Amino acid sequence: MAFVSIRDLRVAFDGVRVLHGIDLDIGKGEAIGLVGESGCGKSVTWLAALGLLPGKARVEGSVTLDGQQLIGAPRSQLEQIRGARIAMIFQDPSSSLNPVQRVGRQIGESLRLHRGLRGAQARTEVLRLMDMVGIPDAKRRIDLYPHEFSGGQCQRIMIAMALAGQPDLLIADEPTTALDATIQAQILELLSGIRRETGMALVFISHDLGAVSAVCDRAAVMYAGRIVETNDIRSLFAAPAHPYTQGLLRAIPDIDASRARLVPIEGTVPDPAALPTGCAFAPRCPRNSQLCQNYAPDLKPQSAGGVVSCFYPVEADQTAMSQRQEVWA
Ligand SMILES: Nc1ncnc2c1ncn2[C@@H]1O[C@H](COP(=O)(O)OP(=O)(O)OP(=O)(O)O)[C@@H](O)[C@H]1O
Repeated sequence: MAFVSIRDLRVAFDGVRVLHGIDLDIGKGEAIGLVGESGCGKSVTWLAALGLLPGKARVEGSVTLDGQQLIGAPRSQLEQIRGARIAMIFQDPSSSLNPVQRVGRQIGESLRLHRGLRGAQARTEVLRLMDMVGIPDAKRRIDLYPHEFSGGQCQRIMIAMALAGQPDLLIADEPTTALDATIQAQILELLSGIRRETGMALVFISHDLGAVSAVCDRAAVMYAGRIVETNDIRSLFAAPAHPYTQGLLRAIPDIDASRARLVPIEGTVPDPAALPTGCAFAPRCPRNSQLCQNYAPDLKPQSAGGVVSCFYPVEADQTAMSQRQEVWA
Protein backbone atom coordinates (compact mmCIF):
# COMPACT_ATOMS: atom_id res chain seq x y z
CA MET A 1 0.00 0.00 0.00
CA ALA A 2 1.16 3.52 -0.78
CA PHE A 3 2.50 5.68 2.04
CA VAL A 4 -0.57 7.93 1.72
CA SER A 5 -3.61 6.47 0.05
CA ILE A 6 -6.75 8.49 -0.62
CA ARG A 7 -9.80 6.56 -1.77
CA ASP A 8 -13.15 7.96 -2.86
CA LEU A 9 -12.81 11.00 -0.59
CA ARG A 10 -16.02 13.04 -0.61
CA VAL A 11 -16.81 16.24 1.28
CA ALA A 12 -20.04 18.22 1.52
CA PHE A 13 -20.91 21.43 3.36
CA ASP A 14 -24.58 21.95 4.23
CA GLY A 15 -25.62 19.34 1.69
CA VAL A 16 -23.51 20.82 -1.11
CA ARG A 17 -20.82 18.44 -2.30
CA VAL A 18 -17.45 20.07 -2.99
CA LEU A 19 -15.30 16.91 -3.33
CA HIS A 20 -16.68 14.16 -5.54
CA GLY A 21 -14.53 11.11 -4.85
CA ILE A 22 -10.79 11.78 -4.86
CA ASP A 23 -8.38 8.87 -5.42
CA LEU A 24 -4.69 9.55 -4.99
CA ASP A 25 -1.61 7.62 -3.86
CA ILE A 26 1.60 9.21 -2.62
CA GLY A 27 4.80 7.23 -2.26
CA LYS A 28 7.37 7.66 0.56
CA GLY A 29 9.50 10.69 -0.23
CA GLU A 30 7.49 11.60 -3.33
CA ALA A 31 6.73 15.23 -4.22
CA ILE A 32 3.33 15.64 -5.78
CA GLY A 33 1.63 18.82 -6.93
CA LEU A 34 -2.08 19.46 -6.55
CA VAL A 35 -3.04 22.02 -9.16
CA GLY A 36 -6.18 23.89 -10.12
CA GLU A 37 -7.94 27.22 -9.93
CA SER A 38 -9.34 28.64 -6.74
CA GLY A 39 -12.25 26.68 -5.28
CA CYS A 40 -11.59 23.33 -7.00
CA GLY A 41 -11.02 21.50 -3.69
CA LYS A 42 -7.25 21.35 -3.26
CA SER A 43 -7.21 22.60 0.33
CA VAL A 44 -10.38 20.82 1.40
CA THR A 45 -8.82 17.49 0.37
CA TRP A 46 -6.02 17.88 2.94
CA LEU A 47 -8.03 19.64 5.60
CA ALA A 48 -10.43 16.67 5.45
CA ALA A 49 -7.55 14.19 5.68
CA LEU A 50 -6.17 15.95 8.76
CA GLY A 51 -9.53 16.38 10.49
CA LEU A 52 -9.33 20.17 10.25
CA LEU A 53 -12.67 20.93 8.58
CA PRO A 54 -15.44 22.55 10.64
CA GLY A 55 -17.98 20.25 12.28
CA LYS A 56 -20.64 20.97 9.64
CA ALA A 57 -18.49 19.28 6.96
CA ARG A 58 -19.59 15.79 5.99
CA VAL A 59 -16.54 13.70 5.12
CA GLU A 60 -16.71 10.22 3.57
CA GLY A 61 -14.17 7.87 2.07
CA SER A 62 -10.72 6.84 3.21
CA VAL A 63 -7.31 8.40 3.75
CA THR A 64 -4.57 6.18 5.15
CA LEU A 65 -1.08 7.09 6.28
CA ASP A 66 1.18 4.05 6.46
CA GLY A 67 -1.98 1.96 6.58
CA GLN A 68 -3.49 3.97 9.47
CA GLN A 69 -6.99 5.33 8.75
CA LEU A 70 -7.30 9.09 9.29
CA ILE A 71 -10.95 9.66 8.38
CA GLY A 72 -13.01 9.31 11.53
CA ALA A 73 -9.90 8.80 13.69
CA PRO A 74 -10.16 10.13 17.26
CA ARG A 75 -9.14 13.76 17.69
CA SER A 76 -6.24 12.83 20.02
CA GLN A 77 -4.78 10.51 17.37
CA LEU A 78 -5.09 13.18 14.66
CA GLU A 79 -3.47 15.76 16.93
CA GLN A 80 -0.54 13.44 17.38
CA ILE A 81 -0.22 12.87 13.64
CA ARG A 82 -0.42 16.58 12.81
CA GLY A 83 2.98 18.12 13.20
CA ALA A 84 4.77 14.90 14.08
CA ARG A 85 4.01 12.89 10.94
CA ILE A 86 2.24 15.39 8.68
CA ALA A 87 2.96 19.11 8.81
CA MET A 88 1.21 21.83 6.87
CA ILE A 89 2.31 25.32 5.80
CA PHE A 90 -0.02 27.95 4.40
CA GLN A 91 0.04 30.87 2.01
CA ASP A 92 0.20 33.68 4.52
CA PRO A 93 2.82 33.16 7.24
CA SER A 94 1.78 36.34 9.05
CA SER A 95 -1.56 34.77 9.94
CA SER A 96 0.09 31.60 11.25
CA LEU A 97 2.93 33.18 13.24
CA ASN A 98 2.13 34.69 16.62
CA PRO A 99 3.07 38.40 16.32
CA VAL A 100 3.81 38.83 20.04
CA GLN A 101 6.06 35.81 20.50
CA ARG A 102 9.74 35.62 19.53
CA VAL A 103 10.33 33.36 16.53
CA GLY A 104 12.79 31.12 18.38
CA ARG A 105 10.18 30.49 21.04
CA GLN A 106 7.59 29.57 18.38
CA ILE A 107 9.88 27.07 16.67
CA GLY A 108 10.88 25.81 20.14
CA GLU A 109 7.23 25.21 20.98
CA SER A 110 6.94 22.83 17.99
CA LEU A 111 10.07 21.02 19.20
CA ARG A 112 8.64 20.66 22.70
CA LEU A 113 5.28 19.45 21.44
CA HIS A 114 6.50 16.95 18.87
CA ARG A 115 9.92 15.87 20.09
CA GLY A 116 9.90 16.72 23.78
CA LEU A 117 12.96 18.98 23.47
CA ARG A 118 13.46 21.77 26.02
CA GLY A 119 16.05 24.28 27.25
CA ALA A 120 19.52 24.40 25.72
CA GLN A 121 18.85 21.31 23.62
CA ALA A 122 15.80 22.95 22.06
CA ARG A 123 17.68 26.23 21.47
CA THR A 124 20.48 24.41 19.63
CA GLU A 125 17.91 22.65 17.47
CA VAL A 126 16.06 25.93 16.76
CA LEU A 127 19.34 27.45 15.56
CA ARG A 128 20.00 24.41 13.36
CA LEU A 129 16.52 24.65 11.83
CA MET A 130 16.82 28.40 11.23
CA ASP A 131 20.12 27.75 9.55
CA MET A 132 18.63 24.92 7.49
CA VAL A 133 15.86 27.15 6.13
CA GLY A 134 18.35 29.87 5.26
CA ILE A 135 17.80 32.53 7.95
CA PRO A 136 21.16 34.33 8.15
CA ASP A 137 22.66 35.23 11.51
CA ALA A 138 20.28 32.91 13.37
CA LYS A 139 22.10 33.32 16.71
CA ARG A 140 21.18 36.99 16.85
CA ARG A 141 17.77 36.74 15.21
CA ILE A 142 16.39 33.83 17.23
CA ASP A 143 15.01 36.35 19.75
CA LEU A 144 13.35 38.69 17.27
CA TYR A 145 9.62 39.03 16.64
CA PRO A 146 7.91 38.07 13.32
CA HIS A 147 7.48 41.72 12.21
CA GLU A 148 11.28 42.06 12.22
CA PHE A 149 11.49 39.57 9.33
CA SER A 150 10.53 40.00 5.67
CA GLY A 151 7.61 38.03 4.16
CA GLY A 152 9.98 35.49 2.58
CA GLN A 153 11.84 35.03 5.86
CA CYS A 154 8.57 34.56 7.76
CA GLN A 155 7.71 31.79 5.30
CA ARG A 156 11.13 30.25 6.01
CA ILE A 157 10.34 30.39 9.74
CA MET A 158 7.02 28.65 9.08
CA ILE A 159 8.91 25.96 7.19
CA ALA A 160 11.31 25.61 10.15
CA MET A 161 8.32 25.18 12.49
CA ALA A 162 6.86 22.56 10.16
CA LEU A 163 10.16 20.68 10.02
CA ALA A 164 10.57 20.78 13.81
CA GLY A 165 8.47 17.64 14.21
CA GLN A 166 10.49 15.79 11.54
CA PRO A 167 7.36 14.99 9.52
CA ASP A 168 7.20 12.25 6.89
CA LEU A 169 4.90 14.44 4.82
CA LEU A 170 4.82 18.21 4.37
CA ILE A 171 1.74 19.78 2.84
CA ALA A 172 2.56 23.20 1.44
CA ASP A 173 -0.65 25.05 0.57
CA GLU A 174 0.18 27.89 -1.86
CA PRO A 175 3.31 28.66 0.18
CA THR A 176 4.69 31.20 -2.28
CA THR A 177 1.58 32.92 -3.63
CA ALA A 178 2.00 36.01 -1.45
CA LEU A 179 5.68 36.43 -2.33
CA ASP A 180 7.35 38.20 -5.23
CA ALA A 181 8.84 36.14 -8.05
CA THR A 182 12.48 36.08 -6.88
CA ILE A 183 11.61 35.14 -3.29
CA GLN A 184 9.12 32.61 -4.62
CA ALA A 185 11.87 30.89 -6.61
CA GLN A 186 14.11 30.83 -3.52
CA ILE A 187 11.41 29.23 -1.36
CA LEU A 188 10.72 26.61 -4.06
CA GLU A 189 14.42 25.80 -4.18
CA LEU A 190 14.51 25.58 -0.40
CA LEU A 191 11.58 23.14 -0.31
CA SER A 192 13.20 21.01 -3.03
CA GLY A 193 16.51 20.93 -1.18
CA ILE A 194 14.92 20.06 2.17
CA ARG A 195 12.95 17.25 0.59
CA ARG A 196 16.09 15.78 -0.94
CA GLU A 197 17.93 16.12 2.36
CA THR A 198 15.23 14.75 4.67
CA GLY A 199 13.49 12.26 2.35
CA MET A 200 10.06 13.50 3.44
CA ALA A 201 7.16 13.43 1.00
CA LEU A 202 5.77 16.75 -0.19
CA VAL A 203 2.32 17.79 -1.36
CA PHE A 204 2.58 21.13 -3.08
CA ILE A 205 -0.77 22.86 -3.56
CA SER A 206 -0.86 25.61 -6.17
CA HIS A 207 -2.82 27.14 -9.02
CA ASP A 208 0.48 27.53 -10.88
CA LEU A 209 1.76 24.50 -12.80
CA GLY A 210 5.06 26.34 -13.30
CA ALA A 211 5.73 26.49 -9.55
CA VAL A 212 4.66 22.86 -9.19
CA SER A 213 7.09 21.76 -11.90
CA ALA A 214 9.96 23.33 -9.93
CA VAL A 215 9.50 21.02 -6.94
CA CYS A 216 7.38 18.01 -7.88
CA ASP A 217 7.85 14.65 -9.58
CA ARG A 218 4.18 14.29 -10.41
CA ALA A 219 1.03 16.40 -10.43
CA ALA A 220 -2.69 15.86 -10.05
CA VAL A 221 -4.88 18.45 -11.75
CA MET A 222 -8.18 19.19 -9.99
CA TYR A 223 -11.32 20.77 -11.34
CA ALA A 224 -14.64 21.31 -9.54
CA GLY A 225 -13.93 18.79 -6.79
CA ARG A 226 -12.48 16.05 -9.00
CA ILE A 227 -9.06 14.99 -10.20
CA VAL A 228 -9.16 15.35 -14.00
CA GLU A 229 -5.59 14.34 -14.86
CA THR A 230 -2.56 12.86 -13.12
CA ASN A 231 0.84 12.30 -14.65
CA ASP A 232 4.54 12.82 -14.06
CA ILE A 233 5.58 16.43 -14.56
CA ARG A 234 7.52 15.87 -17.79
CA SER A 235 4.64 14.07 -19.50
CA LEU A 236 2.14 16.61 -18.22
CA PHE A 237 4.13 19.43 -19.81
CA ALA A 238 4.99 17.49 -22.97
CA ALA A 239 1.54 16.07 -23.61
CA PRO A 240 -1.24 17.50 -21.41
CA ALA A 241 -4.22 15.29 -22.21
CA HIS A 242 -7.05 17.19 -20.52
CA PRO A 243 -8.15 20.48 -22.13
CA TYR A 244 -8.13 22.00 -18.63
CA THR A 245 -4.49 21.01 -18.08
CA GLN A 246 -3.70 22.59 -21.43
CA GLY A 247 -5.41 25.76 -20.29
CA LEU A 248 -3.42 25.81 -17.04
CA LEU A 249 -0.18 25.43 -18.99
CA ARG A 250 -1.04 28.41 -21.15
CA ALA A 251 -1.79 30.40 -18.00
CA ILE A 252 1.65 29.91 -16.41
CA PRO A 253 2.83 33.37 -15.37
CA ASP A 254 5.93 34.50 -17.15
CA ILE A 255 8.68 35.86 -14.90
CA ASP A 256 10.10 37.70 -17.91
CA ALA A 257 7.28 40.22 -18.40
CA SER A 258 8.56 41.26 -21.82
CA ARG A 259 7.08 38.06 -23.26
CA ALA A 260 3.32 37.99 -22.85
CA ARG A 261 2.53 34.29 -22.65
CA LEU A 262 -0.20 34.27 -20.04
CA VAL A 263 -3.51 33.22 -21.56
CA PRO A 264 -6.21 32.93 -18.88
CA ILE A 265 -8.80 30.17 -19.25
CA GLU A 266 -12.06 31.78 -20.28
CA GLY A 267 -15.03 31.52 -17.94
CA THR A 268 -15.08 30.64 -14.24
CA VAL A 269 -15.10 27.58 -12.02
CA PRO A 270 -18.74 26.50 -11.51
CA ASP A 271 -20.47 27.00 -8.19
CA PRO A 272 -20.46 23.60 -6.39
CA ALA A 273 -24.19 24.09 -5.71
CA ALA A 274 -24.94 24.42 -9.44
CA LEU A 275 -22.66 22.00 -11.28
CA PRO A 276 -23.48 21.17 -14.91
CA THR A 277 -25.00 17.71 -15.49
CA GLY A 278 -22.14 16.20 -17.48
CA CYS A 279 -18.47 17.12 -17.41
CA ALA A 280 -18.03 20.12 -15.07
CA PHE A 281 -15.46 21.64 -17.45
CA ALA A 282 -17.69 21.34 -20.55
CA PRO A 283 -19.00 24.95 -20.49
CA ARG A 284 -15.40 26.25 -20.76
CA CYS A 285 -14.03 23.52 -22.97
CA PRO A 286 -13.11 23.91 -26.66
CA ARG A 287 -13.81 20.17 -27.17
CA ASN A 288 -17.26 20.31 -25.62
CA SER A 289 -19.87 18.05 -27.29
CA GLN A 290 -23.36 16.75 -26.53
CA LEU A 291 -21.76 13.72 -24.86
CA CYS A 292 -19.77 15.97 -22.48
CA GLN A 293 -22.92 17.89 -21.57
CA ASN A 294 -24.82 14.73 -20.67
CA TYR A 295 -22.23 12.50 -19.00
CA ALA A 296 -19.28 12.96 -16.65
CA PRO A 297 -16.21 11.04 -17.92
CA ASP A 298 -14.31 8.65 -15.60
CA LEU A 299 -10.56 8.74 -15.06
CA LYS A 300 -8.92 6.42 -17.61
CA PRO A 301 -5.28 5.40 -18.11
CA GLN A 302 -3.52 7.06 -21.07
CA SER A 303 -1.11 5.50 -23.54
CA ALA A 304 1.44 8.21 -22.63
CA GLY A 305 1.10 7.23 -18.92
CA GLY A 306 -1.04 8.87 -16.27
CA VAL A 307 -4.81 9.04 -16.08
CA VAL A 308 -7.29 11.53 -17.52
CA SER A 309 -11.05 12.07 -17.35
CA CYS A 310 -12.09 13.37 -20.77
CA PHE A 311 -14.09 11.87 -23.64
CA TYR A 312 -11.78 13.64 -26.12
CA PRO A 313 -8.32 13.70 -24.53
CA VAL A 314 -5.73 15.65 -26.47
CA GLU A 315 -3.31 13.27 -28.21
CA ALA A 316 0.42 13.68 -27.69
CA ASP A 317 0.60 15.22 -31.15
CA GLN A 318 2.21 18.17 -32.83
CA THR A 319 0.01 20.66 -30.98
CA ALA A 320 1.25 19.43 -27.63
CA MET A 321 4.83 19.40 -28.87
CA SER A 322 4.68 22.98 -30.05
CA GLN A 323 3.05 23.97 -26.77
CA ARG A 324 5.87 22.33 -24.87
CA GLN A 325 8.44 24.27 -26.86
CA GLU A 326 6.51 27.44 -26.08
CA VAL A 327 6.36 26.61 -22.36
CA TRP A 328 10.04 25.77 -22.02
CA ALA A 329 11.19 28.63 -24.30
N1 LIG B 1 -15.70 25.89 5.61
C1 LIG B 1 -16.33 25.86 4.44
N2 LIG B 1 -17.67 26.00 4.36
C2 LIG B 1 -18.33 25.97 3.18
N3 LIG B 1 -17.71 25.79 1.99
C3 LIG B 1 -16.37 25.64 2.01
C4 LIG B 1 -15.61 25.68 3.21
N4 LIG B 1 -14.30 25.50 2.91
C5 LIG B 1 -14.24 25.37 1.57
N5 LIG B 1 -15.47 25.44 1.02
C6 LIG B 1 -15.81 25.33 -0.40
O1 LIG B 1 -15.22 24.15 -0.89
C7 LIG B 1 -14.79 24.35 -2.23
C8 LIG B 1 -13.34 23.96 -2.34
O2 LIG B 1 -12.55 24.88 -1.59
P1 LIG B 1 -10.97 24.77 -1.45
O3 LIG B 1 -10.56 25.81 -0.45
O4 LIG B 1 -10.57 23.38 -1.21
O5 LIG B 1 -10.48 25.22 -2.88
P2 LIG B 1 -8.98 25.41 -3.35
O6 LIG B 1 -8.87 24.67 -4.62
O7 LIG B 1 -8.02 25.06 -2.27
O8 LIG B 1 -8.97 26.97 -3.63
P3 LIG B 1 -7.93 28.09 -3.16
O9 LIG B 1 -6.81 27.99 -4.13
O10 LIG B 1 -8.72 29.36 -3.27
O11 LIG B 1 -7.54 27.77 -1.74
C9 LIG B 1 -15.06 25.80 -2.58
O12 LIG B 1 -16.26 25.87 -3.30
C10 LIG B 1 -15.21 26.46 -1.22
O13 LIG B 1 -16.06 27.58 -1.28
